[in-house]
Amino acid sequence: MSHHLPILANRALLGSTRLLSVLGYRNSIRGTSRRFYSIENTGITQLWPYQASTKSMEFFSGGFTSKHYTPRPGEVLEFLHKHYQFPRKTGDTFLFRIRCPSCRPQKRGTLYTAVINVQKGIFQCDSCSGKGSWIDYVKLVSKSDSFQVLSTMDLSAGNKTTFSVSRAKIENYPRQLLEYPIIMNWCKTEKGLTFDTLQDYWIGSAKYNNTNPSNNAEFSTNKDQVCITFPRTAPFFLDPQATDEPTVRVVRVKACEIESGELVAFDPPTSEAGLFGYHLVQSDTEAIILAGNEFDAMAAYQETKIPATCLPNNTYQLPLEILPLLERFAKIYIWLDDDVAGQDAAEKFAQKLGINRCSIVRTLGGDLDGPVNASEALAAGKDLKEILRKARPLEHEQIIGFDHLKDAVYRELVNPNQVRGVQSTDLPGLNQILKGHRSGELTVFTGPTGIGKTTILSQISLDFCRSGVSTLWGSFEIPNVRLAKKMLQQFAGHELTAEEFFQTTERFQQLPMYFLKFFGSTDLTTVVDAMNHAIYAFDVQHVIIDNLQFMTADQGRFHDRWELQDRTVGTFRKFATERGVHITLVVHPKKDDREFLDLNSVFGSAKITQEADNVIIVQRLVVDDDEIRYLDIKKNRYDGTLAAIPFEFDNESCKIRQLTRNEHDRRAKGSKNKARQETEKLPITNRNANETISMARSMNGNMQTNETMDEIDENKGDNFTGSEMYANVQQLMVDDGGAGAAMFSETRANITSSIPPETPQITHYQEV
Ligand SMILES: Nc1ncnc2c1ncn2[C@@H]1O[C@H](COP(=O)(O)OP(=O)(O)OP(=O)(O)O)[C@@H](O)[C@H]1O
Repeated sequence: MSHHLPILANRALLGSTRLLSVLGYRNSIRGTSRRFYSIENTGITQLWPYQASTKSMEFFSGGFTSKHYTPRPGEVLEFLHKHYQFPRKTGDTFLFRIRCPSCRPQKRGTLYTAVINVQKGIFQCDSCSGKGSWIDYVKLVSKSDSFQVLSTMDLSAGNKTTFSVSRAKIENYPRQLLEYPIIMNWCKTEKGLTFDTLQDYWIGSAKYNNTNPSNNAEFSTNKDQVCITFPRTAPFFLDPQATDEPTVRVVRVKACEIESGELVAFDPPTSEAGLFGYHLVQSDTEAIILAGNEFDAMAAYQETKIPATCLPNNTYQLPLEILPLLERFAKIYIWLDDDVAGQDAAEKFAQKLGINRCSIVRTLGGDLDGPVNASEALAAGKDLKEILRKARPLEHEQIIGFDHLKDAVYRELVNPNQVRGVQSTDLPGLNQILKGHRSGELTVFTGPTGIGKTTILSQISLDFCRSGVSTLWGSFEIPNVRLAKKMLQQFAGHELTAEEFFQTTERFQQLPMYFLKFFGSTDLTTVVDAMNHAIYAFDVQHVIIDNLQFMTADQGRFHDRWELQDRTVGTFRKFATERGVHITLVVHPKKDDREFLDLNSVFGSAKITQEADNVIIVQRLVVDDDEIRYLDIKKNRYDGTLAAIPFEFDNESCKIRQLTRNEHDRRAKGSKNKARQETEKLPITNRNANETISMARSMNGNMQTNETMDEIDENKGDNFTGSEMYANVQQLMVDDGGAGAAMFSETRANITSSIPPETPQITHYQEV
């Protein structure tokens, strides 16, 4: 039986009045209720996974795996060993005997009844005839169903899952486009897109409110803006019994305001399993292009005539719910931006979709500069067919050809800014010191109890997440609900009222932010399995573990606690490198009487700070009744710049704000004057004096002021007055150019020596 999807926007049918009629578009609307049924043996089984079987349950619980997916080299054996499965060799290099993950509990006597292919991960049991994919095996052995990862949607209440307006209105959007010739002209002149292409993709126009979570600017939520609309479509089955061919209909609309290019809204806000341009796929379509955004997809389609779709959200994420729609294609061209982030994402997606059927398109094709994506290439008059023809498959991880390596090194050389990573919006000082948030790194974050580690990390992670960094929180100390509440307050900029809640969560839930359900002491293997799952399912790029002590509490006896922590850090280090994610690990400090902490204050052995790429310490400088807090970057493997960022806390938004140099100096001086006036006669004991000196030493880090310290010790004797004490510390700072500047002395030297000549010299992190 031959089945196919009708091409709804068929040009021959539409003729000259095509936009007004959009016949197919109307034809696709056959009802409002959604029903799923088995379509096995219909020839489109691969297309539509909603089957009334256990598979469909797997699908809905977020466990869908492409049959094209193959584990990374070495992944299977590593997993088997990690889970104590003790695989046994067979005569075949790639086949190992294992205990069946499903029938073993029932049949105790029959061990090693199954075989597993360590290249593909597929397994089969001789005893129960059970078989499955690699992901099935992982789930059965690691019981991964028990670690559900919560998303921002799960933590928000009252999600809208239906369109904000009637379906009839949604269907009318393409007609409304005619009322805004300005949009059509813009697409033609700015993007080089023809009217036919817009029509083929059912491009429309409508008014929407801005719900973009990435938009940091204050925006009006009441003012409707005219937007261009990009529908996401999916196959739809009306009646399981009917012999009707399935049709395609709109399941979600993305609306953008064209002038600023900012995303405006998704309708409905919750994710739906649909793809832009999916209605262009016919039953005999073998290949599809997966582009970065709608304009790239339309440009690629217009020039190559191959159906092209794009990533469903505004982030480098390929959600599981859309994988089934891509299952049927023998060939997938992944055509993302030809820059560091785009090519990293393309390689990860190829892995997820199955490397054997994916080819990666490189728009630059080795050129120094030029268009980086399909849309830019079209505007620049490039031959898109030729660019597509040069697409190459992802090479095997362990046998990378020099060509590939050369391209990657070259890309990094000519784009140093891209290698720096994602920039922070809230804390520009972080960009100046650490240069950016990069994948594959391990950051250790520490500070005294209650100083605000979780609060600051919540803000920083939210900041990067708003820039599209998919984030996974493992909060082992405070419950997810409390963390999400704090995050919502930071997101909104103030504590929410009940009335504001729904409007804010509508935007908040569009963020790629996920939370592990674990709490308190949790086995490392279980956590790593969950992290692996989150990377596969949500393309997670940043994992935060808060904190190491809570996660490993009560595991291991007293003497091997440190060993356990070392092993945990070693595992996270390896994980970050191998899986290309950034891990931020919160570690409590040792009991330390000193006011200022340094690398030696981090709990555990030196291995923790050795393994880390970055070490950040939240410091508190107490001066009389005032205090200044700092984010003190004590290690930076990227370029060695070390410095501290003074900040103040805003109760209203629950966020920190970086102090400017003047603000910092004023506060420090204010305290100094106050100290002079109020504590002139106050005796300070030796202990305090030594503490303060050691604080100043640790502030100086490199101990170049030893002599000065000795002088202070010698000259001042046993009793200092408060003001003298303060003045001495201040003197150390003033020597280096102003209050607090001693702390940055090391920084300045490093910055000047490490910044490449073409980069503007930064003499102080606050001066930019
Ligand atoms: N810079 C700050 N100034 C004043 N209060 C703050 C600051 N940062 C956070 N807080 C508040 O202090 C409390 C504790 O913060 P938080 O839980 O983030 O600290 P922590 O260092 O993670 O704690 P712990 O050591 O217990 O893990 C919270 O109520 C938070 O709102």
